[in-house]
Formats: sequence, C-alpha cells, structure tokens
Amino acid sequence: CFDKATYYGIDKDVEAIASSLDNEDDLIHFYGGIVRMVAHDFMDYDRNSDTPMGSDGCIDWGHDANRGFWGSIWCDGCDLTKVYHEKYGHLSKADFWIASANAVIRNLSVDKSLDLVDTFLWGRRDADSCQGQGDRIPMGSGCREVQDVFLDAMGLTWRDSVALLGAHTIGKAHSEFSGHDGYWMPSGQEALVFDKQYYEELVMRPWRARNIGKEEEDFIASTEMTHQEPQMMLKTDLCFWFDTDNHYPCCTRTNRWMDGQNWCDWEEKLSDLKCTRYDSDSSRMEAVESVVEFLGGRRPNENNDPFYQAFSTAWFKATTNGHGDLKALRGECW
Ligand code: HEM
Repeated sequence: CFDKATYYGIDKDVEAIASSLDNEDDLIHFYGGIVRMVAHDFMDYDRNSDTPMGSDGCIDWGHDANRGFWGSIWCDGCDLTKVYHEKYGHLSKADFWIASANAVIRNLSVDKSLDLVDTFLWGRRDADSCQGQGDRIPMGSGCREVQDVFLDAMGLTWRDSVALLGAHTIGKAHSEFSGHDGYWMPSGQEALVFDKQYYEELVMRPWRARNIGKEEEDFIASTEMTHQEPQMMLKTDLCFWFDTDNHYPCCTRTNRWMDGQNWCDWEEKLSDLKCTRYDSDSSRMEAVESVVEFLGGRRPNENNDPFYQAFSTAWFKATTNGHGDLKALRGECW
C-alpha cells in the first residue's frame, strides 16, 4: 500500500536531507541529480524493443552516460539510499525515485505550486538487470537524438520533449561527469528554482558554440568571459529554437561587441557563422511553437502555468510508459 501520508513523508525526508547540506553546489547536485536519475530511468524506454525497460529502478551505474549518480545521489552510504532502506524498502526503487523527484520539483517550484501528487501512480516493479540501458540514454548531440529517443522510442511528442527538457532549469553539468560544464541558468540561485526560465534563456541569451570538434560540443553564453561558472546549453536544448543539427558550429547573435571584440569570437571566430532558424514547414516547428507557448505570453511575465501543465502531462507519460497496471495513491493505508 502507498498512501498520501507516505508520499508526503518522502517529500519531507528529501527536504530534510537537502537542509543538511551547507554547500550550494552540493544542494544543486542533490536536487538536480534526483530528477536526472528518474529521467535516466525513463529515457531507456523503447516501445519497439523486446526489452522495453522504462521506469524500473534499474540504471547501469558503471556506464559513462550515467556518471554522476553512484557515489553522490544513490549508493550504500548515500543519504537518500539510507532513507529508502530504513523507511521505504517496501516500495519499489522506481516508485520511490519518482516520488523523491516529485518532492524536488514541488519544493523548487514557484510558491511550491507544482504538486504532482494527483498524477502520481505507483506499483512499478524493479528490474534486477538492464543490460544496454546506458546505450539508450541521449548524450546531447541534437534534435535527431531527441526524435529517436523521445518521439520514436518513447512515443512522446515534440511538445512533451520540450516540456521535459525544461527540467534543465535546475541543476548543473559537471566536467567530471558528462564533460560539459556549467549551469543552464545564469546563477546557482536560479538553478534552484523550477520555473520557465530555461525557455527565456534559450531565446533571449546570446549563445556561441563551445568544445567544437570534441565529444562534448555544446554552447556557452556569449556574455561569458571568465569561464569560472559558465552558463551553458547543450545542442539538444538549443535545437528547440535553432537548427543546430544542420548548422554547427555557430553563434546565435553575431552583432554584439565589447571593446572592439565581437562576442562570437572569444575562442574561435564564429561571427560569420550565425545560427539558423527552422523553415516554417519544418517538422521541428512544433518544438519552436512549444518554446513560445512555455514562455507564457508577452515578456516580461511570471506565467509558469503553460510550462507546469505541459511538464505534468509529459512527466506522467514518461514515468508511466510501458506500465499498464499502476494504481493511484490510497487516502490511507490500514
Ligand atoms: C535529450 C535529453 C537529455 C540530454 C541530452 C541530457 C543531458 C544532460 C547532461 C549532459 C547533464 C549534465 C550531467 C552532469 O555532468 O552532471 C544533465 C543534467 C541534468 N539533466 Fe538532463 N538531459 C536530457 C534530458 C533530461 C530530462 C528529460 C530531465 C528531466 C525531466 C533532465 C534533467 C536533468 C537535471 C535536473 C540535470 C542536473 C543534474 C545535476 O545537477 O547533477 N534531463 N542532462
């Protein structure tokens, strides 16, 4: 049995661990890591495979795609794992992880308004093994990958995909894990708020290609000169607005200068390689239109509702994919 009291008990326990962390970077990674871990559990779902996987509490911890979980988010000595074994071992890990991620999202959403309790279903069974799981995780090369994983394998829409990637509004990329480095947001404080700022940064911030020719090709904010706490976007993020699959490397705004220096030309000369938008008949326009929708209207505005609603729908689809027999939370367990 899984009732609302247990669900909110997990929420409280996640918050208790968070408040025991005194370092902002640890806090960001704790919150971000839980949500990312659930995404890695559901992004391996392939409806066309004999071994579909999906949210089953099974992650290939040793795979490069999954670096950054074992040892800090989930491990024998990790706080979340200890809480699970001490209090929630009667639940599957898959259910527990999703309830924990829901707690993160609720606690970091504006006025704690995004409560996913009403769409939470439980009853997932954990898999003992999931060989090949890591090979199914997208690495950030671009929208072709989003199409393969989210649309073709998981059966989601472009709108769902754009909504789910909005989760990059929290957390950070670490050079020691993925090779990418930086926040999606301009500051650590903003990386602790679950809101629509991801779309605002995508559209408003000038971006230039970074790590060109390397495995971790991505984008860095053109306003960024120090590289101490860089602001970045992956090619899988920026492709919701620019055609980075067909035109990379590039720079999104080639007409910005400082002290006679073009902002696109800090490391490489990119001022003559302007990023291109999609043609109006491109199938990717559904992604572009979703970004516009999630911006919530004329700027500036505080309207997170379109993002929150679309995220709830997409999160529900992604976390229940392949499960036909899940149950709603009970009012009370006897
Ligand atoms: C195309 C799909 C995706 C790609 C290519 C991708 C890629 C990445 C990469 C490279 C990182 C940095 C990891 C590190 O170095 O620590 C990251 C972090 C993160 N991702 Fe994604 N991601 C994808 C989808 C998602 C989805 C669907 C969610 C949730 C709904 C998500 C949530 C997060 C979060 C919260 C973090 C921050 C982790 C932390 O702070 O430790 N991602 N992602």
